[in-house]
Formats: sequence, structure tokens, C-alpha cells
Amino acid sequence: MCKHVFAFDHVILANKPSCDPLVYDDIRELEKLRRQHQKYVLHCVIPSSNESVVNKSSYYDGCDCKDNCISEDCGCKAKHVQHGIRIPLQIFKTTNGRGWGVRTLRNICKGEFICEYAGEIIKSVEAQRRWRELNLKDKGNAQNYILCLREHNIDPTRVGNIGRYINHSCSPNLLIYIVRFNSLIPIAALFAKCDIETGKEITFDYSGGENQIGGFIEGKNGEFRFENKKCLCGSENCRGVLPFDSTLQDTI
Ligand SMILES: C[S@@+](CC[C@H](N)C(=O)[O-])C[C@H]1O[C@@H](n2cnc3c(N)ncnc32)[C@H](O)[C@@H]1O
Repeated sequence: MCKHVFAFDHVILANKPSCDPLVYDDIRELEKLRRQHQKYVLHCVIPSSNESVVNKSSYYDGCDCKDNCISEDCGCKAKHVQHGIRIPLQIFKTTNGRGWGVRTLRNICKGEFICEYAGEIIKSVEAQRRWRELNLKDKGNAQNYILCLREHNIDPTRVGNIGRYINHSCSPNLLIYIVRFNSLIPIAALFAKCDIETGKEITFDYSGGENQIGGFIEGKNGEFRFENKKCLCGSENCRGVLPFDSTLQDTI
């Protein structure tokens, strides 16, 4: 694994970058980010509205802040994310063109922690570069794994966990939240939105970000064209296309 990576499960920071400039290799930059997002680090309760990756959600009221939390109402009894994956999950091949998916091998209760959406933490400019490269190569058909958060992006393509195989649904049974503990780097954590039966596929709504757009994206010189992928989630209220975060295409 590239040392120049912040890996999740749990966060590892390599001080001496040894390969491509992917991530936050300058601690001053991280410090700046920390100051900008101080409130996230200091409070374990994640606000709703546009400060959560799931801007339409309420907040995650468990706590994973460990000992650096100064929030007064924090009892620190619910460190779900720090315990890691506890539910037996299985990767399987979907039969309707969505590639691989993930299902649970036991009943899950509403609110249970499922897993992180783990991957390399990359800056927007690197996310844009990777996304463009991927789509030029695969003519828009590639599986896209990059999850855009507020101040950075998570790319599990090369380094990640089972979370990268979780498909999108417009009626998902999981919710994604940003959780911070013991680190400047937030974790995208997936929780059960409802009770889920053994054998059921688990899904989340990829449109949690703030910059979702639909329709076409065209390169400045007309050399690149992207159409949102058709959504095959099959739910009654399916929006028809997979969500796409516009920040990925800024440099096109
Ligand atoms: C994070 S990956 C999920 C795992 C992926 N199915 C695989 O085989 O590796 C996201 C990609 O899966 C596919 N995908 C996920 N949900 C989908 C859906 N509801 N409809 C169509 N394709 C989907 C898309 O190709 C998308 O870019």
C-alpha cells in the first residue's frame, strides 16, 4: 500500500510521502483544515443541514470522539465506529447490471453501525483528475467509487474496505454520516436506517453531498462528454440516474 495515504480502519498518517502527491502531505494544510472545521473536531454530535454529508438527514447522536471531545452532553458511551465491522457481510454479484453488491448475513437492527466507507483521502483536484482519467478510459462506463465530502474526497478504488461494494439506492436501507474521533480526518460511517433482514442487499443514497447535479457534462472543447449513469436500483421512487457530484468535473 502506498504510504502516502490516510487509511481508515483506523486512520494511519504516514509522515514521509513516498509516491504521487495524492493527499494532505503538508501538516500545515491539515492544521488549516482543522481550524476551518474546528466544530467538527470538538463536538461529537454532527449537525444536520448542509454540514453533514447527508444534508437531508438528522444528526448522528452517537459518539465516536474518544477522549478529545469537549462537548458537554457527550457521555461517550456509543463508540460504534471505533469497534469496526461487527456484522457479517458478503459481496455478491448482482443480476441486473449493477456489478458487485453487499448483503448482510444476519438480521440488522435500525441504528446499527455497518462499516466505514473507507479509502484514500484525496483533495478535490486529485479526485477530478482520477475521475476524468477513469471516464476517458472507460468512456463513462467505469464504476465510480469516489465519495465527495465537504472538505475532501474518499477514493476506495485502490485502498478501501467492503464499503466500496455497496451500491446506490434511491430508497436505501443505510444512512451515511461523518464521524470524527481522535483525528482531523473524518470517517464516512454507514448505519442501518431501518431493520434489515438476513440476505438483503445493503445500499445507501450516493446523493448525500451538496453538489449533486444531473444531466450532461461537456468538456470545455467538446472533447469530453459525460452522461449520468442510469440508476438500476429498482425502487418505486427511483430518480432514474445515479447521483453525480459536480465538484468532480471542475477541471474538465
Ligand atoms: C461504489 S461502486 C459500488 C460497487 C460496484 N457495483 C462494483 O461492482 O464494484 C459504485 C458503482 O456501482 C454501480 N452502481 C451502484 N449502484 C448502482 C445503481 N443503483 N444503478 C446502477 N449502477 C449502480 C455504478 O457503476 C457505480 O459507479
